[in-house]
Amino acid sequence: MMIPVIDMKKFPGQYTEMLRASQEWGCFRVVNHGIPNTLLQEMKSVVKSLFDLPLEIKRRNKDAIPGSGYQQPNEANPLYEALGLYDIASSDVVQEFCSLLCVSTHQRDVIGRYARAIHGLGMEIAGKIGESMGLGDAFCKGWASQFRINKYHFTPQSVGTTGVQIHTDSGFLTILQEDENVGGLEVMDHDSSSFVAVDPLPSSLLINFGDIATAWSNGKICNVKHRVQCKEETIRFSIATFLLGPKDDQQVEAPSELIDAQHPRLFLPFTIKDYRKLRESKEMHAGEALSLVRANATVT
Ligand SMILES: O=C(O)CCC(=O)C(=O)O
Ligand SMILES: [Fe+2]
Repeated sequence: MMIPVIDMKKFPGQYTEMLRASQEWGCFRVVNHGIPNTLLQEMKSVVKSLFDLPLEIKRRNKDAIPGSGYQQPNEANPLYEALGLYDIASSDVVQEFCSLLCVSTHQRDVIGRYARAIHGLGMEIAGKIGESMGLGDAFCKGWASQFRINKYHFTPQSVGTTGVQIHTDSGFLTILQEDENVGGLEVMDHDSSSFVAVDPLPSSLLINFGDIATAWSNGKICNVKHRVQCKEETIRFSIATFLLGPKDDQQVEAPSELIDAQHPRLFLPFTIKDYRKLRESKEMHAGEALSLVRANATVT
């Protein structure tokens, strides 16, 4: 079984397939997405070198929102290391990240170009999802993107274990540039609840929908469950951009066009910040926290 592939050059012809994929799978691959393969490769090599920086430099990458900064391998998660920033839509934030890590002029240039291109692609895909539902593409204007680069140090002992536990992403959509050489990512097939391996497809990008997409779409879009399995003793890199949703005090709320007598409002309005807090405090990382913001639920 293969996850759907959406050709970004073939719109409007792909709207139906894009909507179907977001509802049935909660994920799809995009090809012809407009980000040159050279930029993907340049970014990948910059990412590798950032992890080679001395620990005291990496530690300068502090959290702007919980979990957005440097994550050092620790006892609970000895194989995993991450750097990141919030918000990739702000060139000032991107520049500050580069300055803190003392990157070279070339690396700064690559990170800046990647940031603009990947945030732009996230907005374009979100806009097309809106279009595919007849809502236009303006609803996601001003949304923020969190950015995270991941390094997995898979050891002989970790082969056969899970590198990233089963979870959904909390935001609206995630663009994942996977390791083109090392597989291991698996998504859950909604119908059978079985995991399907997502093998890397060079120069494509993977789109995953998260909890906010489910709430915003009044339950139409599937928040895909996924995990990373360790298949071999190796180093694996991935680059994730999370288009989160409305900023600050703005609330996540399904547009009125999606609500009618047959489709009553399923979720209470909530802010991203409150929702993320709820997910963390209840340790509900696989979409369960949505049940706590159901219109008919009482949050305890
Ligand atoms: O590393 C990957 O391929 C997936 C990472 C992931 O699911 C995440 O960062 O949310
Ligand atoms: Fe994820």
